[in-house]
Amino acid sequence: MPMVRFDGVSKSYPGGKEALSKVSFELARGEFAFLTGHSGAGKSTLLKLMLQMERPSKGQVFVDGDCVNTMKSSQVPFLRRKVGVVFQNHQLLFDRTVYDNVAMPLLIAGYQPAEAARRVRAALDSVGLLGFERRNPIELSGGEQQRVGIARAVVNKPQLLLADEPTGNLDPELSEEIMKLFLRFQQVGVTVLIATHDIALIERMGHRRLILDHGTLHDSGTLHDSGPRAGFERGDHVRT
Ligand SMILES: Nc1ncnc2c1ncn2[C@@H]1O[C@H](COP(=O)(O)OP(=O)(O)OP(=O)(O)O)[C@@H](O)[C@H]1O
Repeated sequence: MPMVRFDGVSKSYPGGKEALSKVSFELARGEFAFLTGHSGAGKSTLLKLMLQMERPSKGQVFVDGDCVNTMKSSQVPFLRRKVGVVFQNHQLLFDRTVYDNVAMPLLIAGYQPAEAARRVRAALDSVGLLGFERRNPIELSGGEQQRVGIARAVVNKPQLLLADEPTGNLDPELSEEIMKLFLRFQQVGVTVLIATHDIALIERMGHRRLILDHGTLHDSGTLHDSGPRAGFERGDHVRT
C-alpha cells in the first residue's frame, strides 16, 4: 500500500478557478520527492488535501491507506499525528523556548513529560540542535529556526513529512543543508514530499519531481536512485 495516493483529484475554491485538475499520483513508503511549479500552480493546495485542511471537489486522497476526504473529523487528529509539516516561515512561537516549541505536538497528543523530554532531545539531536533547548528562537539564525521547525515536525515520528517552501528564506548553502536533513529522514524510512520553487537546488539533488502547471500534474518518474539531473527533461518548460 503506498503512503500517499491521489486518485483523479480536482479542487476548486468557491468563486475561484480550478486549483488542481484531475491529479493522480502515488508516493511509495520511504520515497523522497519534490513538488514544484509556478506560484499559484496548486502546490500548497495539494499539501493541504493530505491533512484535510482542504477537501477535494472530485476524486480521492489516501494517506496510509485511509481516505482523507471522507474521514470523520474525530479521526483527523490521528491523521495529523502521522504527518509532520514544515512551513517556510516555520511558525515558531517567539515567547517560548526551543524546547517548548518542539514539545508542542507531544503535549497536544497527551505525552507524559518524561517521554516528551526524551523525544524532544532526540528530535533536536536529529537536526543538530542538541543543547539549544533553553534558547529562544528569536536568538537563532534563520537556518537554525528552520531546523527547530523541522524538529517540531518530526518529534511525533511521523511516517510522512511534508514541507512547503522550507528553504524559501535561506541562502543556497543553508538550503542545501536543510534538504540534506530531509534526506536523512528518508534514509530512516520516512516518506518525504517537499514543495519548492528552488529549481537549481532540486536539479542538483536529483530525485523524483512532481511538477504542477496550472493545477495539472506532470511526473518526472520514480528516479530516486538515479544520479543528479537524471530525467529532468520533462517540465523544463515550467515557469518558476
Ligand atoms: N483559500 C482559497 N480560496 C480561494 N482560492 C484559493 C485559496 N487558496 C488557494 N487559492 C487559489 O488556488 C490556486 C492555487 O493556490 P496554491 O496556494 O495551492 O498555489 P501554490 O502553488 O502553493 O502557490 P505559491 O507557490 O505562490 O504558494 C491559486 O490560484 C490560488 O489563488
